[in-house]
Amino acid sequence: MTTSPEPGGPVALPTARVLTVAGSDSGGGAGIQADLKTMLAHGVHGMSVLTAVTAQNSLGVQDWWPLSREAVTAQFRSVVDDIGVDAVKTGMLGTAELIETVAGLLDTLPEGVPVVVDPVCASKHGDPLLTEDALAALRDVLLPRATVVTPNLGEAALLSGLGTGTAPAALAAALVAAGPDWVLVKGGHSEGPPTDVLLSAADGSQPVSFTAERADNTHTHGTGCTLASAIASRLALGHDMVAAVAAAKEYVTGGVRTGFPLGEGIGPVDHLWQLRPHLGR
Ligand SMILES: Nc1ncnc2c1ncn2[C@@H]1O[C@H](COP(=O)(O)OP(=O)(O)O)[C@@H](O)[C@H]1O
Ligand SMILES: Cc1ncc(COP(=O)(O)OP(=O)(O)O)c(N)n1
Repeated sequence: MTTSPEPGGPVALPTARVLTVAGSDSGGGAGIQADLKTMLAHGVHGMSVLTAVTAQNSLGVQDWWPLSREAVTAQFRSVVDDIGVDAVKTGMLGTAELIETVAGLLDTLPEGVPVVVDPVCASKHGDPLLTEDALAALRDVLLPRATVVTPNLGEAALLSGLGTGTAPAALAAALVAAGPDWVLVKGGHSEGPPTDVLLSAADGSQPVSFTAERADNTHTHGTGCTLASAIASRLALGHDMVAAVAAAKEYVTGGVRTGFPLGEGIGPVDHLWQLRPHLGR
C-alpha cells in the first residue's frame, strides 16, 4: 500500500488495491462477484480481470465460455499499468492457454506483490470449470508463481497426484514441492470441524492449522473464492501470511454461518455478515 505523505512523493492512498483474475458467476455467489464483495467488506479497492463467463445459479453451472488471451491481457495491463496493485488473487482460469497467459502477466508485476492462487477445478456441484488438459499447466506453470495456493481437498489430491484419502499435511507437503511459497489445504469437504492446514516452503517449518466450528448450513456457495479474496485483501493491507489466513478464516466462517437460501439449490455465503447490524437488514 502506498502511504507516503511526502510532498512530491507517491500519492497517499486511502486503502490497498486488490486485483482478482477470475471467472464471472452470473448467480453472484462465487467468482468475480464473490471476490469483489469480499474486497469491499475488507475496505480495500477491488479490481477485476475477467477470464471467463459462466451461466451459473444455485443449481450448478449450465455452461461457460473463456475469454480470449488478448481480452485478458488488455484488462490486466489497463489496471496494473495505471492504477497499480498491492495483491492479486487468481480463481477460475478455465484453459491451459489462459493459465499460461496469466502466468506471463504475473511475471510483469512489481517485485513483492503477493499472489493468491485459488486453483479452481470445479464448482461445488461438480461441474468442471477447468479443461482436463489444463491441470498440468496449473501445477507446472501457475503454482511456482504463487505466494500461496489454496486448494480444497479434491484439488490438492488432483494437483499432487496423491489419493483423496491423503492427510492434508501430506498433501500440503507434496504441493510445496511444486514451487509456491505457501500452501493452504482447505478442509471444508471433510467430516467434522473444517480445518485448513497452512505450510510454508521455508525449511523446517511446521504446518499451522486453522479450525472453526462447522456451520450446519447448506448455503456455502462461494466459500473458496471468499477465503482466497480475504487472504489477498489482508496481505495487501500488510498482514503476514499467518495473520492473513487467520483473519480470512474468521471472515469465511461467519459468512458460512449466515449463508442464506437463494434459488432452488445451494445459496451463497453472506459477504456482509459483519455489517448487517449497521445496515439494519
Ligand atoms: N460448513 C462449513 N462451516 C464452516 N466453514 C466452512 C464450511 N464449509 C467450508 N468451510 C470453510 O470455507 C473455506 C473454503 O473451504 P472449501 O469449502 O473446502 O473450499 P472450496 O469452496 O474451494 O471447495 C475453508 O476455510 C473451509 O474450512
Ligand atoms: C466463476 C466461478 N469461479 C469459481 C467457482 C468455484 O467457487 P467456490 O468458491 O469454490 O464455490 P463453490 O462453487 O465450490 O460453491 C465458481 N463456482 N464459479
